[in-house]
Amino acid sequence: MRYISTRGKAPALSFSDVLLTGLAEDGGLYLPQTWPEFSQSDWRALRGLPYPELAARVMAPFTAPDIDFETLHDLCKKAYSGFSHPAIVPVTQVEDGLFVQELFHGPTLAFKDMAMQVLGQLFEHVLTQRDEHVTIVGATSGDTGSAAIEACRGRKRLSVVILHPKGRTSEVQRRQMTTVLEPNVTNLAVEGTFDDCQDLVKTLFADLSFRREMRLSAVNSINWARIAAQIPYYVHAALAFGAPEQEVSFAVPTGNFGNILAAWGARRMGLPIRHLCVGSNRNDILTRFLTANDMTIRGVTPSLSPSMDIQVSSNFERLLFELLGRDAAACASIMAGFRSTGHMDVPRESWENATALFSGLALDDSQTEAEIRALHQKSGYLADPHSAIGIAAGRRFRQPGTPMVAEATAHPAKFPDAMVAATGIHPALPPHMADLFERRERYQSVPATEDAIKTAVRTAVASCNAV
Ligand SMILES: Cc1ncc(COP(=O)(O)O)c(C=O)c1O
Ligand SMILES: N[C@@H](CCOP(=O)(O)O)C(=O)O
Repeated sequence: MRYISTRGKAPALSFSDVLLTGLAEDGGLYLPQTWPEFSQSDWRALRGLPYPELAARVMAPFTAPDIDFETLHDLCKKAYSGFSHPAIVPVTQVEDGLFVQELFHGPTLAFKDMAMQVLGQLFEHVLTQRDEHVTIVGATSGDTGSAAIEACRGRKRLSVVILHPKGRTSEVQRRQMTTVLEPNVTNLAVEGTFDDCQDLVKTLFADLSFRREMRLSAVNSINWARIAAQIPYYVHAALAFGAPEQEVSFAVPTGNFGNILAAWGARRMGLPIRHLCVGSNRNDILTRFLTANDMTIRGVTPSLSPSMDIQVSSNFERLLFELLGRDAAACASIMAGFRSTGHMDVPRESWENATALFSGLALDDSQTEAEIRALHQKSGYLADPHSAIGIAAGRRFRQPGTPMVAEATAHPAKFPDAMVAATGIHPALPPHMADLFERRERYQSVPATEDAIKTAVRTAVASCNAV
């Protein structure tokens, strides 16, 4: 499989090169040159497979020819060996026609582990083959950071530098990152928002000489491999409900648009997905886009679902490119306009095509809290604030005859304050994290400037090399 940039000015690359490159050199995001399509019998052949094998079979067309199926299957088996639930991604019913797929049974208790554990294995495999080292620079609003750190800690061929917005994650989320003391891990608490962190990461990638000198690589969902590894769980859920004969809809709490883009990818591969529902918090740019073609940045406001406190949703660019009929020049021009004005001018026809498949629902904090409480009272299900938003969106848009699967993206124990306020319940951390609040933390506070981050990255790489 070859990959092309959404902005059309970067070289086409193989899977392994896309994995190590992350963001395309023209600032665009990589997508498959042609989408693999599975036939009805291909989907049927996946029914009942153990999750690691299903994941490898779904991802194999994306990694070929660089990584053969047997190797990929081995890497997936290792990736999912540390998950605490035997089904990896169990599905439970919460109401008539409304189901929840839990994606938080990995080591850091959020859906990010689903892809990040695979990425850790893929990086190790490709870097060992090439005898290379890379520096991963990532931005997090709370969950990507710990998942990336967990997947990369102690790996000799990787240094990892994670930028989080200072004071804007939950304490559990921060401690999950800052208590990892391995020398190849650096945490930066940036005085700004997640959007500032993500923008700084992209600025570092745009400086091609710095990027090459530091051998920068990405683990955010700007890296195509993240999306590829998020497609299989949609397949798993759809097959459980009778795909390919039966259509299924999904509701996804959304921030950077990576998770729901993977669902779109599964549909593009032929999975019968009827409807995709975006759940937003008060940072509702995606819901405003879907309801009124209003993609205008209004600033990031802290909410009960901090991981979704995002206004610039990176992966929307991938959908935009597809909605524009893969017109890279048009995509580059719209993205340049968005960067300079804070408003994205999406052509009406593309917007209408998006709304034929996607719907959006936004919940403010009091609605989120009420959703957590009511759901718990009625069904006994304890959803974290992010998952609760997805469940509310699923309920709003479910249609008779089509199962609606809401993605539960984080364990409630990551957000104890919100859970206590909504239900009076303080969900316990699992045993491997029971002493999280006694562990020593290490992080640096930095201003949200390019110079400060570059200096921190240089120091991190130098100190890692010195070990
Ligand atoms: C718990 C949780 N839910 C939802 C999201 C939103 O996912 P995405 O950014 O892929 O849209 C995130 C962060 O990305 C998250 O950490
Ligand atoms: N919500 C994310 C933000 C980064 O998203 P990503 O999918 O691009 O890594 C987080 O928790 O960090």
